[in-house]
Amino acid sequence: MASNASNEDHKATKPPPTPSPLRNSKFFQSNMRILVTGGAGFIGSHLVDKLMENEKNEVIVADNYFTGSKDNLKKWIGHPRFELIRHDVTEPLLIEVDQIYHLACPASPIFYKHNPVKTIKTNVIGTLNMLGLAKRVGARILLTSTSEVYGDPLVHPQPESYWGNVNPIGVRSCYDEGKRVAETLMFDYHRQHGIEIRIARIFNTYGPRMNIDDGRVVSNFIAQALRDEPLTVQAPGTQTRSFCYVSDMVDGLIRLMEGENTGPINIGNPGEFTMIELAETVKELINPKIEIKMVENTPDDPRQRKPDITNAKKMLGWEPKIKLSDGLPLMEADFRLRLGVAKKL
Ligand SMILES: NC(=O)c1ccc[n+]([C@@H]2O[C@H](COP(=O)([O-])OP(=O)(O)OC[C@H]3O[C@@H](n4cnc5c(N)ncnc54)[C@H](O)[C@@H]3O)[C@@H](O)[C@H]2O)c1
Ligand SMILES: O=C(O)[C@H]1O[C@H](OP(=O)(O)OP(=O)(O)OC[C@H]2O[C@@H](n3ccc(=O)[nH]c3=O)[C@H](O)[C@@H]2O)[C@H](O)[C@@H](O)[C@@H]1O
Repeated sequence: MASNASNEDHKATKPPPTPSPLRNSKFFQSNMRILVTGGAGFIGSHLVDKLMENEKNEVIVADNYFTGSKDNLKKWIGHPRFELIRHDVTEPLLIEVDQIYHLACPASPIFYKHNPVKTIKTNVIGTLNMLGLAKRVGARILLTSTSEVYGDPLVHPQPESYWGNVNPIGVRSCYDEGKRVAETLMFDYHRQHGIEIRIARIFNTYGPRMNIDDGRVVSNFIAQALRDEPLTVQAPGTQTRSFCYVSDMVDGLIRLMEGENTGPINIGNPGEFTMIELAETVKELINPKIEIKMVENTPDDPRQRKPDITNAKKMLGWEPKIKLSDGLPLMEADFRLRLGVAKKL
């Protein structure tokens, strides 16, 4: 598998840079100072919640609020171990940290296609800046890459060793090619400068706190069902995705950061559903009277997607615990609260 190979074949040619003096400091000895870029977003804010549970962690979030919001972090604002910085990762950031979880990037296709040049700058210049920071202070850095690096995959399910089938000039390229370059940069900094890197290839993740009008399929269907609007299945509806609940994802990311493997490692739930099946499930759960409407799809939509998580099981001792049928009601409850739609008894 590529992940095995990654650690062996991509050995750094230089020893890692000396870690930040912070690690040896008398006062901060027991503390890990952690930067989460994109920490005001969906996955980032759940990750922050988990990291803040550990009293030895100090957490700094850097976010430009393009798709995230301060609201997602409101319970931490003012906490002595927490700091929030309005910052765009396409600009350099000069701070002292021990670990960097680099999530900053719009993730929903409607948002990443909105300003594609900015998306590619975020992926390339943003990752370069965070690697520069990691190099300067000797921090370990984890990149949240994506299953979109496999493009419209011709191998199913997708192992990390699969190089993908990606359109380099399509409307999704700013995101999938952007993440591929970000992965390349991570490995080049690792080999050339000895930076400690981790790469997670995340597969579709869902859960509370997703933007209600985020445009991704699970949030769309739940919001539509609660608003008594038809569920919009994009044609043909037989395309598949594998949905991972956000707490499982956060657990996988922290294990990867704390472990010894660089990755890339797939983190996702292998349960695979067609979009028609997903619509039927949401309909059944929330509103059996709702209509399911077939609408036009967007270019280059991957036709199938399912992670091979053999490596995550073996190397991280990780596998998802929450089935889609258990995760959807948790997300429904959150959306009901935010939309002010009570459950009919
Ligand atoms: N959710 C998924 O299904 C999924 C799947 C694969 C990969 N990922 C990756 O995980 C990460 C988080 O995804 P998410 O679902 O939480 O998305 P999200 O859109 O909710 O969060 C992204 C965050 O990054 C911030 N951001 C965007 N551009 C920025 C910039 N230039 N500078 C600083 N901050 C910036 C946004 O404001 C937001 O808070 C992304 O890197 C995404 O590519 C997510
Ligand atoms: O997991 C991943 O790697 C990637 O998955 C998603 O990209 P995508 O799978 O295209 O996400 P959605 O927009 O949720 O679409 C999933 C499927 O649902 C369909 N869809 C979407 C919206 C809708 O209303 N109806 C509908 O049928 C789409 O055509 C697509 O086939 C994320 O948005 C990316 O950030 C992420 O990197």
